[in-house]
This record gives sequence, structure tokens and C-alpha cells, in this order.
Amino acid sequence: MSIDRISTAEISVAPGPAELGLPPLPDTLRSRLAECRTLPSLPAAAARVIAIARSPEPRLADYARTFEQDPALALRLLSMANSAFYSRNGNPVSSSLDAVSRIGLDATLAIALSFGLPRPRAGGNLDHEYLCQRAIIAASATQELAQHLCPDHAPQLFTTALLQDIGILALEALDGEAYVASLPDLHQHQKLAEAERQRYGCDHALIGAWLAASWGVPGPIAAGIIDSHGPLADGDPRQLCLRLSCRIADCWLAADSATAFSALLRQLASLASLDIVMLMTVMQELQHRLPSLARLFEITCPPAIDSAHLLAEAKELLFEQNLRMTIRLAEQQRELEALHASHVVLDEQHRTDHLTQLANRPWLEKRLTQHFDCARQTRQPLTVMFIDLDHFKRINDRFGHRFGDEVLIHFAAALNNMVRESDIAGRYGGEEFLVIMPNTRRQQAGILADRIREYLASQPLAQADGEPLHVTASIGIADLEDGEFEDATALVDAADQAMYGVKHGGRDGVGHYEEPDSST
Ligand SMILES: Nc1nc2c(ncn2[C@@H]2O[C@H](COP(=O)(O)OP(=O)(O)OP(=O)(O)O)[C@@H](O)[C@H]2O)c(=O)[nH]1
Repeated sequence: MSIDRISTAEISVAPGPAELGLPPLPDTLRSRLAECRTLPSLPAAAARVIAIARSPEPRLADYARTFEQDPALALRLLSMANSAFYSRNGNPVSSSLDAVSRIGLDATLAIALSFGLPRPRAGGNLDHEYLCQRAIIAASATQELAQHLCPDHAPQLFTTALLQDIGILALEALDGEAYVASLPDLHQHQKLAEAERQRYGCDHALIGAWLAASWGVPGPIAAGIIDSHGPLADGDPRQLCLRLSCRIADCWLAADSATAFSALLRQLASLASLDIVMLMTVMQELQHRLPSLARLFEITCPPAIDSAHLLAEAKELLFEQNLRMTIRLAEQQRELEALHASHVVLDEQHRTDHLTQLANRPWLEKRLTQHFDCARQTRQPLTVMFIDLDHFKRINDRFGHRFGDEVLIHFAAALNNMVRESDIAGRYGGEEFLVIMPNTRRQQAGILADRIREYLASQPLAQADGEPLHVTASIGIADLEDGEFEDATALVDAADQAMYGVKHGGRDGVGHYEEPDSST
């Protein structure tokens, strides 16, 4: 469908994006604009992008400079950098350099290589090179003026001036030949805007602002685009920079540039509100700087650039980048798995007694608290067993500490083999061990205790001087039902107390905790 004449009756009464307060856009145009996904870039910019991507070490700053020479790429970049994914509630970014820094090299490359190129049309082409030159000269002029009038806003004003004519690119993308054929002279900017208003009910400045706003470009930039056609007589310093910069660009690109500049200076001189001396100084400086700026920006398209070749190369580079990213992703996945494995090992170490490889005391206490609370809530049985090897000091004293360690290791391994899967056996301290037995009553725990003692009686824990060394143990058992235990520690204390009863009774035995008789 071609966007043909749109009457003022079709202009939507609904406001533009509320937060920006943009004037309304004709409904038909607004819905078509929503379909506009890419704008054409200059082949020269596309060629530079490819050259950077092919360089051994592509730098973000080089990409940023290229984006600053192509309104379509600059708009795409800002849109991406200010998207919810990248901005993460950060401040909006307004310059290409800030934008590439935010999104990083991979995303920058992806944007850079996704350029679109102008399609050749039977009915004649839009002069993209001219439009681009105008945008870059206006951007440079704005920046120069802003250095004097409002230096803090210079980067944002540069971007605004660069994007000021994207409405023209959008209209061409939407309306194709019908738009191009209906244009008066592209070099007569005011006349162009007037013709657009008659044809579409609004001009490219409003369309550009809407497009920028709907692509998520910061509000002040969208507002600046709309304002770029405003009069020179009034407006704040930021508005003046923008409004003047596109007029300077027109003078620069006019067939008789010197006459055009003189006319603009005469027009400025008649405006009493302006600091005309300062403005004239800036403009004279600009007149001298612009030729080198124009060269610097390499505005002119190198003659032998083939669009089909550019697109094919971009496709190939994107494919390579995809491959690199896939490889990197696989590497990251491997690193993640290794990290996870080392985390598991660390976690294991964190819970384990380094000598016996049983659960250590902090882990025993943590698990016992969990089982204690659970047993209380669910009224399930829970019993703990406190085991203290007898006369261990003597073993150490007689055979040495290292020998004592071996004994502890052997006992721990044997104990671990004897407990059930659901039990937790651990080293509580020195030669003391604790077994947590969920769902176990004191009688069943007693059976395990007897088994431990039988084992110790039948199996020597070490050979000392060629003789088997038998060790005995004093074992205390406390069942959750044995008393009113306040917490897990109280239950362990009860088992410890029962174990001490055995020690006092001559060692090598099993004792069950008994609540002290409160009546005596
Ligand atoms: N080899 C070795 N000995 C330890 C370790 N931790 C504690 N001990 C020793 O275990 C012994 C415990 O001595 P005591 O508390 O007097 O107890 P005991 O000699 O077993 O006497 P009773 O418990 O009364 O039967 C001390 O000699 C500690 O040095 C350890 O990790 N390795």
C-alpha cells in the first residue's frame, strides 16, 4: 500500500508517546512506521564496517566513529543500547561511544553488520550521499556550537543532529518510489518539509522523532529531531545549536557556498536576541574546519563499491562471528561445569573431617538440628549415639600420635560400614564419635552399639609391635523420647552423659540416658 494523501482529519488526536509529549502522527503513518525495521546505510559506511571487522583487532572506538557517520547505523545502535536488555535501568545513552561501550564488541559487530543498503529504484533514487553529508556536517556544526553555548550537551546534540533527517529515510523505506517521485528538490530543505506536510499531514522531522522514540532512543534526542526546523529567533541554547547547524550544513552544501553563508550571517545579525559576535566567530571557525572535517569523515562514497558484494561479505562475517560465539559458549559451558565440580569438592571438604573422612562436627550439628526439628514436628523417632574410645591417651603415649591417627582412621571406616544408609556417622572431636539415627528407637540403637563393641572385641584396629591392638569404647545413647530436650544440643549432651556413666562404670559398655528423677 502506498501512503498517499492523508487529510488533516486523519491526524490522530491521541498524543504521541506520552512520556515524550511528541505531537500526534497521522494514524496510517503511525501504524506503517511500526513496521519499519531497517533504514538504508551508505555503502561507504558498510564498507568501513567490514574493514574494521576484518582487522586483526577490531576496536569499539573504531566502530563508534563509523556509526557516527551513518544515521541508520547510529539509530540502530542507540536503540539497542537503550533497550531493556542492555540498559538494565541504567541511564539512557546518547552517544555512539557510550552505546558501544555498553553493549560490547559482539553486539556492536552484529549491529554493524546488519546494515541495509539503498535499493535501486526505477523511478530514481534518493540522494543518500547528500543526506548523509548534510547529517554529518550538521552534527559537526552542532558540536562546535555546543562547545560554546552548552558544552555538557555536546555529545547528545551531535547524535540528535546526525539523526535529524532519518524521517526522510523512513518515508523512503515506507513509501518507496511514490515518495521519491513526489519530492521537490532535496537540497531545498524547507520546501521539502512543506511538500511532506501537504502529502502526509506532517514532515520528516516529526516522523523521524516518532521513529526514534519508538526505537527507544532517549527522549531529548527525539524532541531535538522534531525541533530541528524551528525558527532561529527564539529557543534555548540547545535548540539554537540544532536549528542553526542544519542551516549551516545547507550553506556548506549549496552550489555557491560563500553567498549562502553570507546570507545566513546577515539573517543572524538581524536577530537581536543572539550573541552575534560569538556566533560569527564560531561560524568562521567552522568554515575553516569543515573542509577537513568532511575529508575526515570520508563522506564521499568510494566509487567502486558493489552492494551485492558488501552484503555477501557482511553475511560471511556474521557467520564467522556466530561460529566464534558458539565456540566461546561451549568453552564457557565447560568452565561452568569445572567450576561446579570444584564447588562440589569444596562443599564436600567443608563438611568432612580431614583425618577420618567422616562428617565433621559443624556438619553433624547442622544435620542434627535439622533432624531434631523434623522429628519434633512429625513425631518421628530420633536417637543419637556418643562413642568415646577408651584410654586413647595411652595408645598415643605408647605408640605415638601418628599411630593413634591410624587407629582413629580404622575405627571411623569400620563405624561407617556398620551404620545404616540413613544414619550419619561423624567425628565429634578427638577420639569421640557421634551417630545420628533418624527413625530409630533406643533399642535399635542398642543393637548397633553392641555390634560396634563386638567388632572392636573381634577385630584389632592396628598391629603394635607385631601384636594385634584391640580398643574398647564407651557408648552413650539418647532417644528423643527419653526426656524433654530443648534442642539438638541437649540431646547430644544426654548421650554424652550416658557415655560418661559407662566410663565411670569401668568403660567398655553401652549406657542409655535416663531422665533424672525429679521427685528425689
Ligand atoms: N592420635 C590422635 N589422638 C588424638 C586426636 N584427637 C585427640 N586425641 C587424643 O585422644 C586422647 C584422649 O585422652 P583422654 O581425653 O584422656 O581420654 P582417654 O585417654 O581415651 O581416656 P578415657 O576417655 O577416659 O577412656 C588424648 O591423648 C588426645 O591427644 C587425634 O586426632 N589423633
